[in-house]
Amino acid sequence: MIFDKLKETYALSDQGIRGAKWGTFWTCVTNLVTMGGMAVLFLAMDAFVKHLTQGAELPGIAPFAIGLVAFFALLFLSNWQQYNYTYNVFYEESGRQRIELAERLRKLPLAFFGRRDLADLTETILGDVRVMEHAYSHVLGELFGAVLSTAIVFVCCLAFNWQLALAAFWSVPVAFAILFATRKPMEPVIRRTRDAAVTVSEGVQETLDCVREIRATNQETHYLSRLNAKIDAAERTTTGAELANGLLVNSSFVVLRLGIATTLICGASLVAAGQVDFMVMFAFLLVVSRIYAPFDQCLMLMAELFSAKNSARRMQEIMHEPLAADSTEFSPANHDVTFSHVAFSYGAGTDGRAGDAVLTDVSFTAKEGQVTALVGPSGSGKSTCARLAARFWDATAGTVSVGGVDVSNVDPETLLKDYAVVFQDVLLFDDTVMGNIRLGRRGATDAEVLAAARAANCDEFAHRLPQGYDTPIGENGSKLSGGERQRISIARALLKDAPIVLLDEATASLDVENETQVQQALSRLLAGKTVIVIAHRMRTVENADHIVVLRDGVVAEQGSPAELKAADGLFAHMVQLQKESDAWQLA
Ligand SMILES: Nc1ncnc2c1ncn2[C@@H]1O[C@H](COP(=O)(O)OP(=O)(O)OP(=O)(O)O)[C@@H](O)[C@H]1O
Repeated sequence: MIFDKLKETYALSDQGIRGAKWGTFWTCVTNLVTMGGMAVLFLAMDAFVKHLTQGAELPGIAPFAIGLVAFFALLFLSNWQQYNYTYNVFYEESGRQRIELAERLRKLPLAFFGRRDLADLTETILGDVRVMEHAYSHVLGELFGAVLSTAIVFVCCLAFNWQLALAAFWSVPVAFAILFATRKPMEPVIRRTRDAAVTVSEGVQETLDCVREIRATNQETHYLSRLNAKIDAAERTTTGAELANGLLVNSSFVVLRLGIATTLICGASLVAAGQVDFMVMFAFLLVVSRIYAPFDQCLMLMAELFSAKNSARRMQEIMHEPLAADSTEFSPANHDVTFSHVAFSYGAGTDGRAGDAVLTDVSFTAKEGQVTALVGPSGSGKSTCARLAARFWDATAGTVSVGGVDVSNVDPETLLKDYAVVFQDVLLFDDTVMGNIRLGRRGATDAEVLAAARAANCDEFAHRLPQGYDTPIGENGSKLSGGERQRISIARALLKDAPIVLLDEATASLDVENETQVQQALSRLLAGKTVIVIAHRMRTVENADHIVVLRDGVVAEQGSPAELKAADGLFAHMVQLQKESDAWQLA
């Protein structure tokens, strides 16, 4: 059935396809009612001509008045319903699709985002859904309704006079055939236009993300000229595509309107041959003046319907991306985090090349009630281990388990209920200080949020803000310093009070005074928990219970700080280097 095919091709829901059916029905009714108006006009003209030519009596005004009132009432009703089914239903449909996409993206493993280009995903969620929304609301119902009503009128006209019917309607299928025949050659053009839009989005995103670095290195002119070149290329591609589309659409318009000329020529010769009455030809001219109008918008937006098909395919790719069948049951015996022969690579990038192994064979246990520090040279895989512990990514080989439960079988949302995470790159929302801390535990009372804030030493800066804790902090906390942002993140973790804590050098952006205070807050947060801390400064790990030293993705050594110092290996060397760099000063 045609609607089943539509449902599949355009990724429509049951409500969407119901809207398409009713939209088709009411568009058809609207077109027929409009034709009915033409019939009233024709009957009035017919009576008037008969009165003038044959002296026939003019009929009373009442039937025409009733006909006109009925026409307007029906037209209002059908237009109302058509609007509801072709616009409102589809606006709801695209709203639903956006939410479903967002939900799906939330559940997809991070590996998916590693594979896909972010600007491309943004374009699918925003651009593709917008294209589909416009095509559904402006073309689907209109097109099918117009085809149906035209078919009905055509059958009626055939019964009236088959030669004139053919002369009036031949141009409809030919106009559409022209557009359909060019669909395939137009596909690469549509694809190029979208690719150009994605390239511009990427460029704008990169420029905005790096605006500070660009200014600091005086690269504005260079970056802006690169961005301008991308925008110019996109403009050229889009103009070319619009031109090609315009040519095709206008050719179809011309062919469609040729039907008027053929009706006139055919009608005039039939009238001259005495085979039809002049009024019959007049009736057909009235029909052709109206019958093409519903197709105008369809032809103009047909290209959108073609590109909506590609948009729907891209959306379906995301919707069909497999989700792991993970358990939402998570009751580990304890909160020891164990890495057992873990290997990991970030996988194929957007360029399709397989990623290099970042971890090759990592085994250690971060025990409950202890602080386990991960140390090692830059790029040795410390942050990667933390990400695997919280299942932001899944290990390529080996297992990461919590209390004996393999985390790769646990639903990430369920798992993360047991984790508090403070990473270096703190992510804040464009909300108040209070709102950002409350993210740690939705439903926490104001008193609980304020207690966590105080413990993380947020009081000191919050009271300087114009509205205190209720001050909006801008996009990603742009109105705050690095240390202030980090304290909010620590307050969040304190509020969450989860049994496993991951800290990525959490006090790195703090000055000495604040660092001491935050260290105290952290001591409260960490008591009795499983703590994994990624440390860049050796001072941070002096009091750790266990140290895991990573080098090139393998565990080079592990043990207590005293054991490792005594072993005089990589850790002892790093401690020595740090001491030397601490002693270094400007000459
Ligand atoms: N998202 C990613 N995609 C691809 N490669 C990545 C990604 N994140 C990190 N890497 C690579 O993995 C390796 C280990 O990175 P990781 O961040 O775990 O190291 P690290 O020890 O924490 O380094 P640092 O001390 O500098 O923060 C690096 O070579 C890095 O380039």
